[in-house]
Amino acid sequence: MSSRRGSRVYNCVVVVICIALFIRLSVIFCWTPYCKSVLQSTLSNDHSSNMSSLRVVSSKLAAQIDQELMGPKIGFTLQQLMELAGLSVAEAVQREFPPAATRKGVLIVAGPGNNGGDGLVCARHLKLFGYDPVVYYPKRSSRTEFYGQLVKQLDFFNVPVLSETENWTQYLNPDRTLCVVDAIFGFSFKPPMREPFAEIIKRLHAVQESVPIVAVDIPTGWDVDAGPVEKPHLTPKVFVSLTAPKPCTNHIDPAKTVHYVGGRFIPQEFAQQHGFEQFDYKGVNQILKL
Ligand SMILES: NC(=O)C1=CN([C@@H]2O[C@H](COP(=O)(O)OP(=O)(O)OC[C@H]3O[C@@H](n4cnc5c(N)ncnc54)[C@H](O)[C@@H]3O)[C@@H](O)[C@H]2O)[C@H](O)CC1
Ligand SMILES: [K+]
Repeated sequence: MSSRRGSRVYNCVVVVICIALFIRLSVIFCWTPYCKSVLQSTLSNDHSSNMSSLRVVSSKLAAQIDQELMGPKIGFTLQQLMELAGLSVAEAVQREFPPAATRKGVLIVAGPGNNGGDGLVCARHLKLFGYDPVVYYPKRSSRTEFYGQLVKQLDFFNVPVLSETENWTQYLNPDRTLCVVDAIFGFSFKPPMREPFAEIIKRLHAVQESVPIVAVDIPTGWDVDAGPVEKPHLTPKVFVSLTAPKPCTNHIDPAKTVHYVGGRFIPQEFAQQHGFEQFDYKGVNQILKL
């Protein structure tokens, strides 16, 4: 009797040991790689994430890159980067909407920050490329004297710069305007959209099928990470990511939007160190179609 009970206890102990062994092995072989991959993806999301073959940089990394580029070690100035950014957007306009003898108007809508500054620079280059650009600049920042200097340069090139109360909507006419450059807000936009920009976006949204939009860095009203968060939201025909595409570019529909990267101011080694794609720009081109 007692030997039968002993063997039952023995069997129970063996079964418990087997179950414990099974659990331990499944943790080692199944869960550890899973946990590792989750950890890795969390870490990489913090810096750059690999979406299909295109690498996008998070807003956090984009800000860090900007700081480094304009920091004491590298020594770029904002003005230099803006000049190259504006030039690359002008090149994208030229590639997608070449000026015709009868139609060479481009409306540039500029916001109060650096995205707006890119637009002011772009307008000057478009004039040199043979377009008739007009800038609508409703809220002018006095943050630095530089924006004022960009406006003076546009005066010098005979490019009209309209203020808030002037009639800008007359340029939303496909018979005279090839495209609208959206240089209102870039990666520092925080919803909700305030006036007068909410009304401007409504007007641009209403005509975007007939007067295509070229978005500078981020379409206005899109969140740099989450994409289109505002309603209505702009769907640009041309999207020019500066330095590197941000996560919102995963919301691009390739059937509706042509995507370029521009702002060619990064050496290959720098891109490699920060783990994002080393874009293979050709020759003297300032943009690369993705
Ligand atoms: N290295 C690069 O990639 C470079 C990018 N550049 C461009 O700079 C912008 C980012 O510029 P920043 O000045 O930081 O911000 P924004 O222009 O996006 O906007 C700031 C501006 O907007 C106002 N604002 C924010 N949210 C709202 C809102 N909901 N309603 C109304 N107004 C709003 C805010 O108060 C500020 O006045 C980047 O995207 C690139 O395009 C540079 O050219 C340098 C190189
Ligand atoms: K924009």
